[in-house]
Amino acid sequence: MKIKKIVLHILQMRLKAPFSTSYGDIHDRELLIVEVKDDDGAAGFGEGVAFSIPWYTEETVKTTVHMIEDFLIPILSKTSFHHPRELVESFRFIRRNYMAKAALEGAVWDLYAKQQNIPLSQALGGMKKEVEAGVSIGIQPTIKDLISLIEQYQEEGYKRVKIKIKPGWDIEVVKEIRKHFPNLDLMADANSAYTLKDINHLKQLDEFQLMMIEQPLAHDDIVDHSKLQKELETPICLDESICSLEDARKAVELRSCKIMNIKIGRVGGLTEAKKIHDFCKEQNVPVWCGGMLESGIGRAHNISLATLEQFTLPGDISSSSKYWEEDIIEPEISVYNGKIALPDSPGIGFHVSREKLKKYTVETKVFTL
Ligand SMILES: O=C(O)CCC(=O)C1=CC=C[C@@H](O)[C@@H]1C(=O)O
Ligand SMILES: [Mg+2]
Repeated sequence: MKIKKIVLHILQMRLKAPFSTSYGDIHDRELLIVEVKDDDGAAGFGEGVAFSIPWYTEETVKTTVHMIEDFLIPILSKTSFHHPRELVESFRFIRRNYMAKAALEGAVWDLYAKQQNIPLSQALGGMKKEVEAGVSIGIQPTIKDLISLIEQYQEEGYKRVKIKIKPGWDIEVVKEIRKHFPNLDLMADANSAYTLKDINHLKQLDEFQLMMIEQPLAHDDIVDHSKLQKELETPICLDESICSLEDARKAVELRSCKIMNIKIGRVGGLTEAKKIHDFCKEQNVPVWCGGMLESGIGRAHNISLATLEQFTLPGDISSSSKYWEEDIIEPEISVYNGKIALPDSPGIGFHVSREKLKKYTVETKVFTL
């Protein structure tokens, strides 16, 4: 494959409503869209999913731009390759910086699928024609607000709800939700808000039949989660702790989780994400696709990945309208009866609107290779 030109589009988009987690509130989303072009003018798109502030992982939009501009593009310009899966090896000598690698690799995957004239899902080996959608709801001002949001999302067709928890917003909240929705597929994401000192506290969640508790302990821990899982009936799902296939292997070996959340950006791209998927399939560990408050471009990548067989649980893959007044892709992503249908056009399958991309762009960087 030959990449002729790379364009980094830095966007600023306002969320419809602030998204609150145990770390704090997000009102605006700074986004990085990576566009790669070949000799024939075909374009592939990827999305950098780092936030402006390094609260989820150590990366930020600025560090991803720096990595892509100063290290990854120079490597790409000197590398000859036939398939996007070869890029993992070329990028390997750069430590971590997974979201930067994933943004560029994702754009190359999209271009590759377009050159082959096949959907990205097919290029990845996915067979599903639709994927199950789930909704992630941030911390709300009151439990009443949360209950009415869950009602609203159920009316929109979502069948699985993830809530955010933290000390002071956990047991009572789950108890109240269960009173209103005894049979709801419900899970709770703690984003590392607890420590092993909270074992007895977290055990109280066991009576509420949660599908899982996501990342209760430190963002970089695998060992303490194994201790916690021994004490909890509720399955633990790891998110932040899994940045590579090696991390996944260690977590399964230590029984630190029973479920894994795979986020393309967190693990360095689609190639590594697929490897983790294949490993989990072998090990019988169910996986689901996490979200990062992406624009439609990132979500389209997530949808394609989630067509792989072991994605047996609904992901944090919701409609464009959950976060955005308008998305930058056409058509926008929509959920019908809890499912998103896969588009059948080549690549990510959605058209990127140049007009909308421009409308939200605050900076553009162009590189000719
Ligand atoms: O994109 C989505 O809808 C999922 C949003 C979501 O739950 C998360 C996004 C980013 C960081 C976290 O707050 C959280 C997660 O940890 O999964
Ligand atoms: Mg999470």
